[in-house]
Amino acid sequence: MLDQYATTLTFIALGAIFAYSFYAVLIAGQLSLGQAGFASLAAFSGAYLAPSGADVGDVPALLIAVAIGMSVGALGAVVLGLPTMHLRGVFLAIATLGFAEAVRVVLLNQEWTGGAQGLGVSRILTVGMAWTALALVAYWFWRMGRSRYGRALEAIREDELAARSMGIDVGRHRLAAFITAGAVAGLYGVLYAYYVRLIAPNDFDFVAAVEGLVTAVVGGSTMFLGPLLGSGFQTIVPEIQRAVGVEAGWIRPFLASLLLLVVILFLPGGLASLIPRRTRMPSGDDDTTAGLAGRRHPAAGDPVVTLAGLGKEYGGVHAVRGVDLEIRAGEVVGLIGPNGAGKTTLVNMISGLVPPSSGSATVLGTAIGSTPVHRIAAAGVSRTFQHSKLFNRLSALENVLVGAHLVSRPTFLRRMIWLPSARRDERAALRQAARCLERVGLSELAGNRAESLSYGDQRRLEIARALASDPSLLILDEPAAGMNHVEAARLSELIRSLARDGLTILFIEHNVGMVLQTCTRVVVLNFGEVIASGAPDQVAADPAVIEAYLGSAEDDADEGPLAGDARSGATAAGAGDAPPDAVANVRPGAAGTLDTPDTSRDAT
Ligand SMILES: Nc1ncnc2c1ncn2[C@@H]1O[C@H](COP(=O)(O)OP(=O)(O)OP(=O)(O)O)[C@@H](O)[C@H]1O
Repeated sequence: MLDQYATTLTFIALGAIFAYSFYAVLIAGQLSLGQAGFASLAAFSGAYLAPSGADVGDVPALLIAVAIGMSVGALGAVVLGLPTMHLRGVFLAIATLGFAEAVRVVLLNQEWTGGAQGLGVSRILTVGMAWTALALVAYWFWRMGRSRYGRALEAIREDELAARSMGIDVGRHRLAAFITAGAVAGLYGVLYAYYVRLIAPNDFDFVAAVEGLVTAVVGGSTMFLGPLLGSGFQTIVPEIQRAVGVEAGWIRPFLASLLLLVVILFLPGGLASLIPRRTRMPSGDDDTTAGLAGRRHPAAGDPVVTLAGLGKEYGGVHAVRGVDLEIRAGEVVGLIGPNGAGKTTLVNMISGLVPPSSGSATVLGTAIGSTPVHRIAAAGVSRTFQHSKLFNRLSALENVLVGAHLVSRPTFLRRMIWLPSARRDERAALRQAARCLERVGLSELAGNRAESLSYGDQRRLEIARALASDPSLLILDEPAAGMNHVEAARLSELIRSLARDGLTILFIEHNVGMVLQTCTRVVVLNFGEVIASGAPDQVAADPAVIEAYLGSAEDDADEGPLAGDARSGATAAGAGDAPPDAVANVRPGAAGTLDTPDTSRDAT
């Protein structure tokens, strides 16, 4: 019975292994078609260089060929990956397809490959061997999935910029994923060669590459079972066709294309996304931080941010100019200013996202400019974004786990051999994530996908994710945007409680009342320049600030919300907990205008 289906089963296994080579990079959001080239190089070099079965025995011959093939595939990925890893989306697909085609043409014109006639290889692979190899590959990706490395790859797929800000070295992770893809494609190439008896360079052409990609996409790139499901579907369709007596050759590609369309339109996570992902909050009240990497924070009063003449110019537009600013440990600094004043550009420079055009800046002892974002994050800077940058398809808990990347330890290799220490470290990271979720009041929603949360909850989730790295400096870009008065008041209390724990906080906010109530110091930017800096009540009464907001100091100062809030006494940090309604939710607009509270416009 099994013999009857041996060929089908072997091709399901081979197809799944090839699909895993695509899955290896899709999981990190990379679209590559170069795997056909790696498989081809591996198949020919393995079959050509390995000793024959007659000399060393069938299984050793196959194992030597596999070792050669996987090494060649991985090496090919390094050679191709180093110059192409900065490419994204379709550009990477085109570059890697070019490589695969170049390999095919070169091999087609070599004597030792047999050219278009192909190279004869003895059949050694059995269905059992094929499924053993598939089981090992699937095991690799299964154990990788929940590891720190696997989560980092998923984070890169979901939002590369946010992943960088969590301290993930995106370039290194993408290259590692690409090398894995090369090795797995190499494995496929050799196994294929030792099964089909005759390999030709055209077996690894564009169509083969697209089939591998389609199998992986249909199966799904969000769960390790995806390639297996995809390959099962792709291989079984023609069998069913044969069983019902329909011989038309177009049915399989037609159904595959149709399914691809359906998957892309209605099931972006592929067939595997139909299987629910479980994320469990850690049980027990163990509150220790054992298993997490320790952080050293600056002592209260030490300089955290030092900016000297910092400026940023965009083609003649001075977004920020000549900013001198020092932020010391323990301060809660509010950065306010009218729309377009340069606030986001300034915090983007501080967090390393945007290089300055002039001046210098040191953040937690790290000079910014050419330092990559993940290194600045590693120095202790964590942030949220003006427009939420969550990992949408991951659960709330998984989002915060990625946030704990910098303080958790690598677990992948230890997970492979089930070392108890890997489990201990994972539990520590989970506890850290659970604590941060609890701190922002989102424990109940831990298992919900980030994209399914309400706007206010998404902003709080971003804060929890930023807290998970145990930062020394927390930067919040409009954290109260989209929140109602009650939520904004709770957020204000959360920020003050974080400051009481010694965290230094820099936050941009249009809700001026909340800023005045929350901060120890307020810095006001206008047209890229600092026009005021000082205690909240001082700044609120500063004529230059009132003019920047209202357009006319004389006309509006008495009525102005800045002055009003400041004078009402519910303004300075620590001035007492005003009831939620006392938090003025005013938004400064362009000079001379004052927007009424508007929560919808920030939701974009
Ligand atoms: N990438 C960019 N390219 C060109 N100009 C930019 C870029 N980013 C910002 N600017 C310009 O720099 C100025 C400051 O923008 P920025 O977003 O920093 O202001 P902001 O104070 O954060 O504004 P808002 O409160 O509306 O978010 C604006 O004139 C903006 O158009």
